[in-house]
Amino acid sequence: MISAFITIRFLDILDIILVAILIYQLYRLIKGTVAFNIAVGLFSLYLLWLVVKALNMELLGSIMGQFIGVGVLALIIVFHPEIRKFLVIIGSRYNLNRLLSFDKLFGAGKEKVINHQQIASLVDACESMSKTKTGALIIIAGNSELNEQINTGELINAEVSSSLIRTLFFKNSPLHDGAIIIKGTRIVAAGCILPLTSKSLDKALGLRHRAAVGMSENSDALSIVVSEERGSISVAEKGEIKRRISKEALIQILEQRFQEEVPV
Ligand SMILES: Nc1ncnc2c1ncn2[C@@H]1O[C@H](COP(=O)(O)OP(=O)(O)OP(=O)(O)O)[C@@H](O)[C@H]1O
Repeated sequence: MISAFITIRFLDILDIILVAILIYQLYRLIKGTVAFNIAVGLFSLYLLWLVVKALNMELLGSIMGQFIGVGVLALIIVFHPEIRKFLVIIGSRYNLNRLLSFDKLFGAGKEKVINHQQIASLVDACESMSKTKTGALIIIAGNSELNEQINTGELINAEVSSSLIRTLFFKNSPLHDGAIIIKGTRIVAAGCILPLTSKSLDKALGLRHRAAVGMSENSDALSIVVSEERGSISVAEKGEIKRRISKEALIQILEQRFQEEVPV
């Protein structure tokens, strides 16, 4: 009888592991944001409600019950941006798009790739802008099309080249403000406005870095920032920023992520 009560099936363990992963991913997503404080507040309220119910405190219990009753709806409204980011992460971090071959299915083509020469041009531009302390924000699209952001800028549609990137970010260029967006081998647009992250970042980082992190939270794109103040190069991916990276590290990150795979 007792052994039947405590039987743990393989599926129960899997269930617990999946819930733990889900909670951990949610925690990573909202840590450092105001959403984290809201989540702690809501959780405390829920615990209080359980205590109130256990103590049979009718009046307080029913008032709190009204709030809890509309809880799911309230959660969706309050956490709308986080839910959106969470779904983007599920769709891109675990590469479901590639796994399920949606692209092939709908004929949208393969993942955007950049050849060795273009990665070299990109890195050369970043290195040169870093030396001259020219501020730059470069977005390299993954599977997401980024049409929303492209529409905020000027269409360019030119081959990636170091001189073009440096020209676009040259201080007197009319398009130097905002970001350039690269898809595969082409610079698609310049002067694009990106979503800003609401995460708490180092105080030394301003809007350019916030936009880089924001874009990487809202899509599977990779962002490169050259700081105008310090000349340092940073990369943001999946909402995390790696600061002050070397030229070699930048090449490695880009080649790992975007290098064309030799067909077998
Ligand atoms: N939402 C945005 N989308 C794209 N670019 C943006 C956005 N907001 C600001 N920028 C760019 O960032 C520039 C301002 O950078 P700011 O000095 O605030 O950033 P920073 O992170 O401190 O970078 P830096 O180290 O280069 O100074 C703007 O001139 C503009 O080009």
